[in-house]
Amino acid sequence: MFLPIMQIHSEDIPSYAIVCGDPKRAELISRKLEGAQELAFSREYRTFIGEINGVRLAVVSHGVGSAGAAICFEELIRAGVKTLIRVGTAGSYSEDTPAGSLIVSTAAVRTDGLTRQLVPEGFPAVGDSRVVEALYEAALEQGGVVRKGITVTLDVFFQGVLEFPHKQYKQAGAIAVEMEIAALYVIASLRGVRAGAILALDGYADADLAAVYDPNVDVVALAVEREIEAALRAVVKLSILDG
Ligand SMILES: O=P(O)(O)O[C@H]1O[C@H](CO)[C@@H](O)[C@H]1O
Ligand SMILES: O=c1cc[nH]c(=O)[nH]1
Repeated sequence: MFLPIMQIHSEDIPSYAIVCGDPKRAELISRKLEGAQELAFSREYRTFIGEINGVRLAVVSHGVGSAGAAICFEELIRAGVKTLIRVGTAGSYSEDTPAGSLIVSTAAVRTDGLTRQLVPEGFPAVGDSRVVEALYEAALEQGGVVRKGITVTLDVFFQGVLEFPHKQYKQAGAIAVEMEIAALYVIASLRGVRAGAILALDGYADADLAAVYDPNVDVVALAVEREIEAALRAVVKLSILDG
């Protein structure tokens, strides 16, 4: 089957996939694979395949925002992907998790527009427990600050006249904010596949702390390296469990 938006053939796509927003990050991840091959670069969707410790996987960029990312998740699932792992960045809600920390998302708050058009309001966006645990274990092996918990998926990056909802979600226990995990978890549930997500924190999302925001620093680049390593190890762990 040919997937027309990502311009890939389902026969080429393995059952494990790592997804990330940035096409450059997809290339960075592909450099860690044995026999890496670029299959397509269509719109924001850049697709590589390769192997890690004998396990075949795809590495694909999904761009910024839930609507575009959903196309990537849906086409990968149509191509036969059964396990999706998002390797992203996020803004922190707590000084306990500064830039450079890693977060594993157990579930996502659905403040996005996309999932409202897919499922009813109260439907949860939850990560697969085996994928989440494999990611958390692999992230702990990388060292540094690692937390798991609820993340917020927002459509907005630059604020308008309305307040960001960060304060209320932080008070309710959320630990970070990004822009695609709710879409990933809802679509995985709808289509009967499993998904998890790991995030490198690139600064503080809270308005009070925003003055110090700068994602282009070494500590973030190093955290991205650690989350990539953790995600690849998680794929290997899951493939062993899957037999
Ligand atoms: O680093 P990525 O994976 O793109 O993730 C985060 O970064 C982008 C915003 O800068 C959004 O896509 C957000 O979810
Ligand atoms: O969506 C995002 C991604 C990274 N950092 C943020 O503050 N927000």
